[in-house]
Amino acid sequence: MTLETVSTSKAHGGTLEVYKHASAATGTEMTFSVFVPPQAQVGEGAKLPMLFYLSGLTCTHANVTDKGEYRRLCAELGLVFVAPDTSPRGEGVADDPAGAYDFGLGAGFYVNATQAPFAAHYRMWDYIAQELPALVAAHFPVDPARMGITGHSMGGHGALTLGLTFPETFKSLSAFAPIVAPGQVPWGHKALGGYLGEDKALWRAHDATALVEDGKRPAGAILIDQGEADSFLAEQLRPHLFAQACEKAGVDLTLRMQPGYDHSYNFISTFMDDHLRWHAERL
Ligand SMILES: N[C@@H](CCC(=O)N[C@@H](CSC=O)C(=O)NCC(=O)O)C(=O)O
Repeated sequence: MTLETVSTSKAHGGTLEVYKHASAATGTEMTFSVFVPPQAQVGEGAKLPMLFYLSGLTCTHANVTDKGEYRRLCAELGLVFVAPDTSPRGEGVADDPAGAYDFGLGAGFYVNATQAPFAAHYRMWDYIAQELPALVAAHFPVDPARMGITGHSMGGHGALTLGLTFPETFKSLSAFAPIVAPGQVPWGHKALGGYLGEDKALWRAHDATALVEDGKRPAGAILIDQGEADSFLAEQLRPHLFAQACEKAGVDLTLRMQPGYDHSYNFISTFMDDHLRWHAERL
C-alpha cells in the first residue's frame, strides 16, 4: 500500500499530514489527514492510541482538520487523529442524480452499496472497518489494539454502526449529533434505500438503534453530545430513540443535551476536548 504525501506541516510539536492512496475497497483514490503527536518521536517503534473521526454530509477530510480544534489536546494526550473522506470521488463515481447534498458524493453513509450504479465504488464500510485501520497501522506509529472511533452527524452514524459491529477493532466510541436511527428519518430513508435497496430488513445492519435492539454491543461505554438548538435534531437525529434502545438493552450511554448549540463545527470544537479525553482514557 503506497501513500502519496499531499502535505505535511508541524503543529503543536507533532505533524499534520495529508495523504492520498489507491483504495482497494472503493477502487478510487482516497484522501485522509492524520495528526501524529510529538510522542511518536520519543522512541523507535512508538505505538500510540489512535482515533478515527468520521465526517458528515458534504464534508471531506478537510472540514474537521480545519475547524475541529483537536491538535493541541491530541499532542498533550499522545493521541493520533485520522480523518478520512466521506465518499469515493473521481471519474466514474456516481452521484445523486439531482446533485443533492445528502446522497452520492460527500454522502457515502459508511455502507457497502449493493445498488447500481453505486455498488461499483461506494464501499465506505469496508474502507473504514478494514482497509484504513490496516493502512494506518502499517504506516504510522499506531497500536492497532488501541483504536477508537467518533464522528459527526452522518459520521456519527458511521461511528456508532461500525463501533457496535466491530468492537474488537474500535475499542472506544463516541459521537457528535449523530443520525442514530436512519431507518426512521428522511436522510436515512434516502441513503439506505438508494445504496442498499428497499428491503428494510437489510437496513438494520446500518442503523445504530436497530443494531442495539438486535443484540450488538460496543466495546465499552458510549458518549454522545447533541446540541439542543440543532436544526436537524427533531427530524433527522432523534437521539432519544437510541437512548431508549440503550436503556432497554443495558448499554452504557451518556447522552449530553447541550443547550444553545447548533449542528456546526462551533458545537463540535466546543466539545472536542471531552471526546478526546473520553477516548484517551479508554485506549
Ligand atoms: N448543506 C446542507 C447541510 C450540510 C451540513 O450541515 N453538513 C454538516 C453535516 S450534516 C450531517 O451529516 C457538516 O458537517 N457540514 C460541513 C461544515 O463544515 O460545516 C444544507 O445546506 O442544509
